[in-house]
Amino acid sequence: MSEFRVRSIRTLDAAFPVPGDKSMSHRAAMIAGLADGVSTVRNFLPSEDCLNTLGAMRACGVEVEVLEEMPGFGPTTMRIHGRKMELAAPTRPIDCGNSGTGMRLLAGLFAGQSFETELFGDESLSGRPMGRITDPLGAMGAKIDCLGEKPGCAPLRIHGTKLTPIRYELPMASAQVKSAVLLAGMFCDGTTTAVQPAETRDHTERMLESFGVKLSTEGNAISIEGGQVPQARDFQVPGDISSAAFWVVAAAALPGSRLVIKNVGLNPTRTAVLDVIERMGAKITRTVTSSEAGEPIGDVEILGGKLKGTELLKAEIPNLIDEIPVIAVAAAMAEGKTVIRNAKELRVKETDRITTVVNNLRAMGGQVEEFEDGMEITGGSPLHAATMESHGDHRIAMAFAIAGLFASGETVMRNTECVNTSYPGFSKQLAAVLAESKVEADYDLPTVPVQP
Ligand SMILES: O=C(O)C1=C[C@@H](OP(=O)(O)O)[C@@H](O)[C@H](O)C1
Ligand SMILES: C=C(OP(=O)(O)O)C(=O)O
Repeated sequence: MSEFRVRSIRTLDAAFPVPGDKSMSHRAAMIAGLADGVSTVRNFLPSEDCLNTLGAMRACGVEVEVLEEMPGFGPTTMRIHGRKMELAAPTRPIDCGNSGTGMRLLAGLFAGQSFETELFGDESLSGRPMGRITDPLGAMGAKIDCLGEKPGCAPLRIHGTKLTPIRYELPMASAQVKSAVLLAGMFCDGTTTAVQPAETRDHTERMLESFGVKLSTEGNAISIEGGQVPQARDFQVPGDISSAAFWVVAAAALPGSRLVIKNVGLNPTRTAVLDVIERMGAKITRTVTSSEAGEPIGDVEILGGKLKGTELLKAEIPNLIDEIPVIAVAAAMAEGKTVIRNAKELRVKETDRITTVVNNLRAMGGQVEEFEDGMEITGGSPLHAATMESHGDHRIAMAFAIAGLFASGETVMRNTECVNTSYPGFSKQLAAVLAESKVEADYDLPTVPVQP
């Protein structure tokens, strides 16, 4: 079992990129796999979640030629030979690992096939609610059995069939549910509409459009006409803003720090974390340098400062849902109160992220009150080191490794293999940050240069 050992640093002065965006890499594997022609995808995220989705597409006959790899992890540049919407029946159940995105989007894609598919995942994924996708896909005519011990949970047996289009009002703001409905809609005759109660990340829409698929948007209603075939194209996946967020907080909370994250995705449905950290007092500059597959890419510079508490807005929550654990860590470093409400979705992520964040913050001396839909953090008092469990949740492991950079003593985060589900190379980067900074460490750290 691997662990992180972290000590406080005074400042962070670094410039590096983060690996490719997880949400976009899942969609790249699926949409390029469905397309007519060969797509070259660069900077694909070789994390376990995305490799499982790529494996699912391969299991359906999609040929993948690997051109470049991240050593020790997996492919980053590849040529994906699309099957022009004609997937082959997989010969065995498909492993989605730890990934809610993988399982829910693939369920949308498989619902309209002429064959049966079984999707399974690890213990965490087998406890997450799947009714949110079996409801709309069922309304479209798909028969999906939830075979898990827990009602409404994976494994999923999907009896693919010819689907009927629907207009579906999502009961929660979820890009995964929206995407599952839209992907299923590609295999219907007629118009399928997903209506979201609030704006969520729009990578599915942007990527489909960049592959030549027409969608229409009216307010929060997104519609797709079935029968369209995505046209293959080459593109680069931007760096993942959710991975960048860990370093953004590290620099923001340490006055005198300067950090530049290069080539990161700056899609406005994903950047609320920057708005919040800016509101808390860090100076942040975003420079859009290019766009790829309809997604803005650029550099972000963060100058650290004395942070102050803030209130997260209801509309911001879906935009920064995965960053809340590390925002909570920033809040513990900020003078005054930070209020996080309307975030009940956190309870059905890889762990119950309200309880795991509250417990870990308290273990480090943070003052925090737990609510059913969030928490209130009273920051500003010093954090001390603690030995903590990730509970197999990548965001918890990384958020509290960052907290260790601010705490007195040596923080130990246990069970950290899970970081590979979204951020291959995080531990190397953490070691590099510790080695390159003015670290008050009295132990040896591996000397790994900060990536240029
Ligand atoms: O569509 C996506 O790629 C994702 C959507 C979000 O989940 P929900 O749709 O459940 O909010 C997010 O938490 C997840 O990490 C990735
Ligand atoms: C919740 C997450 O992912 P998923 O839902 O795909 O497991 C995450 O990456 O924080």
